[in-house]
Amino acid sequence: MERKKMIEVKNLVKKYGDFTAVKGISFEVFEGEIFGLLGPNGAGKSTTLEIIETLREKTSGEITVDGFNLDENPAAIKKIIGVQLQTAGYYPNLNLVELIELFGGLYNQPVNPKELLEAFNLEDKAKAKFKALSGGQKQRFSIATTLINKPKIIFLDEPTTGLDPQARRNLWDLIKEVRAQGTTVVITTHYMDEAEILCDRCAIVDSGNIIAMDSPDALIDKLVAGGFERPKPVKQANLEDVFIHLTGKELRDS
Ligand SMILES: Nc1ncnc2c1ncn2[C@@H]1O[C@H](COP(=O)(O)OP(=O)(O)OP(=O)(O)O)[C@@H](O)[C@H]1O
Repeated sequence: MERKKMIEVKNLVKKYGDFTAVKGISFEVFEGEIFGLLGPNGAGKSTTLEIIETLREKTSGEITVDGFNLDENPAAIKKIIGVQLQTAGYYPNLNLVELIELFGGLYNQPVNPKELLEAFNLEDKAKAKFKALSGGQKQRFSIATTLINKPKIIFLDEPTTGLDPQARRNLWDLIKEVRAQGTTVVITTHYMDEAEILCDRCAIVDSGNIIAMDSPDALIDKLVAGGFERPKPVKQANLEDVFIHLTGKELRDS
């Protein structure tokens, strides 16, 4: 069966003055997929996401989101996507319930703050202000807010940066849960273990070009088939396994 394309990017170019940050990239994201944009600092990942999110002007190229052309109907795209706000975007004097109600009002969507907070292990923080949350709680809350307008696609830009191993694993489960509810997820991350666990497919971006795109498994198999060998034999466990074994899987900040 033909999979539905939720995002289609064709020959996307973004110039900042004389500097070309995105050099004619093309990719597709299918419905229900977790799609990763991976690449070194400055590769052009955030620029690409922000253009698709209608937050940044492109220089050229064509983008379609759920059938809506970005140039012709950006308003329709805004309605069906969920974008993680930078933390500075939260009103400092409102508590989490009030913030969710505020967003619900802005989106003109009925929303049940208690249910949403429960789904993200934040029910105990309902009356807390955003600035009083731990790093993991802030990330969970910001992902929760992307769902308020019941989007078809959410965009997560480095959602687990700075989190401890327990909080990262918890967020992976939450992201998988969001996808299981039918939402398409586009994510950027610098953690390759995270991409390997979460992403159905990923594009590797380098200096504004896509240099590889496939499932993590296929990308690894291709490297191995080319004769790649790790310099050090792989052990049965790594230091993160030791950490989780010793400190447990429970979230520390809930
Ligand atoms: N507003 C801007 N004006 C000029 N140059 C910019 C602007 N925004 C981004 N750039 C440049 O464009 C390039 C791509 O930046 P972008 O933030 O998209 O990269 P990224 O892949 O998301 O990087 P990171 O992993 O560090 O977040 C970088 O060289 C950056 O310095």
